[in-house]
Amino acid sequence: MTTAKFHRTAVQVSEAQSRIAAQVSAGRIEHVPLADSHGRTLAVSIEAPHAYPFFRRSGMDGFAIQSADTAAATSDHQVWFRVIDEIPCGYTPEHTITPGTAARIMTGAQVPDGTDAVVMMEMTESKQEQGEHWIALKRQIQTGANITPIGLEVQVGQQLIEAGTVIGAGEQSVLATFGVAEVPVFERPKVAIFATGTELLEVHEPLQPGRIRNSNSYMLRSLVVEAGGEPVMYGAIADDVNTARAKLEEAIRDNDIVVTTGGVSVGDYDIMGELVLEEQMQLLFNKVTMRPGSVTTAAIYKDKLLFALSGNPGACFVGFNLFVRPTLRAMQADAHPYLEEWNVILEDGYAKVNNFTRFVRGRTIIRDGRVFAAPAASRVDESSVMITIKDSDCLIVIPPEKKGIAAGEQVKILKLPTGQAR
Ligand SMILES: Nc1nc2c(c(=O)[nH]1)N[C@H]1C(S)=C(S)[C@@H](COP(=O)(O)OP(=O)(O)OC[C@H]3O[C@@H](n4cnc5c(N)ncnc54)[C@H](O)[C@@H]3O)O[C@H]1N2
Ligand code: MOO
Ligand SMILES: [Mg+2]
Repeated sequence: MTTAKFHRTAVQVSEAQSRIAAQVSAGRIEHVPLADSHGRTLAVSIEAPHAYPFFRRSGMDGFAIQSADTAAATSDHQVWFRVIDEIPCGYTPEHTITPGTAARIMTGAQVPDGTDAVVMMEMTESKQEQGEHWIALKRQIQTGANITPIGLEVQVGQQLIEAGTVIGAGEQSVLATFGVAEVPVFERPKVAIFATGTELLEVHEPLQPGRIRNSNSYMLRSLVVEAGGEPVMYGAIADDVNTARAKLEEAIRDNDIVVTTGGVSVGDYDIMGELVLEEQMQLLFNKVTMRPGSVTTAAIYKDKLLFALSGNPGACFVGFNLFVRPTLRAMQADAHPYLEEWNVILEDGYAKVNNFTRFVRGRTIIRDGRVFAAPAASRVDESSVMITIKDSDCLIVIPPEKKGIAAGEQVKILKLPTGQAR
């Protein structure tokens, strides 16, 4: 055991974040079928290869006419048109419309040349005479009525979606509309997850005295998915530095980053804390002025990032959200990789203070159009508490200089993602 393990230099959260950011660059690009692109991050900006709509489109079921023909139409004076064509969706018109003629047309069909208006079915009267179809109108029709012009939504060459956008329903429609069948996206970073702790049992194992089940690996797995990463589970290892070194070797070889949980404090068996001090490691930090998660550690090993998060579930959760999540987002070129900051009103007073910034797991409440945040548990917000993670949708930021914060005061929160895979 080295003395360096005890004497750590604490850095501010923002400093720790910049040290990590300096090591991160956007990952490789791959092409995925459109149907598989939900939640992925677009890697190349997409421009419109054609205008949209691509042809003059009817907005109604009715008749395409020349509006000038209706100049004399009034409730007392019908104007008659001979119907010379019928245009369902998906067909191109066969005839040019001339004065006194009209074409039956359906919603979404291409408007024929020669016309400048579509009149709704319901506004017309219809008759058959000697095998010919005629319609009459009793009112004037404006030029352009019910015709969607070419390029109303999008002009050719216009930027449609910027690189770095996360693909959702709206983006899927755009990509489909413009024929992007294979979408260029950033590869999901492969994230190795392993837990350290001789006390850890597999989820299926029965409880034993002094032991607990490994919950952090599964929590981290979910967080990785949510951040757009691909989790790779390496299970749990006993508190042995040689085992940890071997596991790390394997994990770093086959993945883009490695996240571990446990063993980063100063206990006799805190092996990750020791491992990151070894010569082959480039330590970025091993103490941060925050709680929970003050022992959060990051290092570079073989050009890849290693995050050694605390074993305490609350600290592990906060450490991931402040440091690992932004890394995974930045690796997918997200322009806003950090958690969103909101200013809200504190629901219940928060009395506990200490010399580090505290990130209290909390939940937001919307009342009378205002946003409040309440600590997720009224009793404890200890680093070791697991049960409140599921009740949190934000981290309430309690600055160290404050002597507690009273209910009704403004506080900053960091909004947590809402749980679905991005
Ligand atoms: N003398 C000191 N003791 C401690 C300090 C300190 O500065 N000086 N820091 C405290 C703080 S703060 C924290 S946080 C913890 C950090 O502990 P470690 O990161 O070293 O984690 P472990 O010792 O391995 O475990 C802590 C706790 O978490 C449980 N655990 C571990 N892994 C998992 C898992 N995968 N799933 C669920 N729970 C897990 C473990 O059983 C322990 O109860 O240290 C303080 N001590
Ligand atoms: O690392 Mo600890 O979580 O500050 O309580
Ligand atoms: Mg420990």
